[in-house]
Amino acid sequence: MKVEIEVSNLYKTYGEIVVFNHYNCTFYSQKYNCITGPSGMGKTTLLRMLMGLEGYDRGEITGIEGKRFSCVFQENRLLENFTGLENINMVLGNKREEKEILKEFENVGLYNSRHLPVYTYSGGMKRRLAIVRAILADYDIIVLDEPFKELDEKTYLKCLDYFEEKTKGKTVILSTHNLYEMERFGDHKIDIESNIIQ
Ligand SMILES: Nc1ncnc2c1ncn2[C@@H]1O[C@H](COP(=O)(O)OP(=O)(O)OP(=O)(O)O)[C@@H](O)[C@H]1O
Repeated sequence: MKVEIEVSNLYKTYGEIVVFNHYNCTFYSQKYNCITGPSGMGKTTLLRMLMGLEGYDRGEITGIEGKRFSCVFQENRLLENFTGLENINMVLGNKREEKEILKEFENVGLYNSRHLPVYTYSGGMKRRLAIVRAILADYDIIVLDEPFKELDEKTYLKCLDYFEEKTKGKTVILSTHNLYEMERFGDHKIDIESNIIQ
């Protein structure tokens, strides 16, 4: 497997809290890299550091320079007063054809809601919109922080199929607590607890 990102000897604190202490891990190219571990251990912090959104105290992260990241954040980060379609168009500009975008809305069951403002969407609809937005963007690495929570069983399984179809062969970094997702998208599994040397 080809290495995409290497995290070495990472030390990260928030005030008195030591989140990472000499932490090491590797992310592989064109694979599903699945991050797991108990709540509050630092999964989101690690993802944010990989994307350059968060600094760290010491250590090194190589392989992120000049890469384009696309992301599904835990909190969706959608513009609530704009429609689903507008949310996508604002991020993509004119890079994708309308037909292609509408196909994606159909794929995730949002076609009939495409002209409704996002504040009228349910939690699960917002998640699906955030996933579509991330998938349609141009990226080298796609990062997803627990993207499938809040979905009902049927929608969940449909979304997993859709996600797999769209991301197979790409470099994917997925944070999840879900055992099924870990198995299905765990070409490489990273247990955030296992490599912390106190
Ligand atoms: N901006 C911040 N300021 C202070 N402390 C923070 C900040 N962000 C995260 N932390 C702390 O860092 C630790 C790791 O948080 P993080 O959100 O990365 O965990 P997580 O593994 O993603 O949790 P979850 O699975 O619940 O999303 C926690 O103790 C958290 O309180």
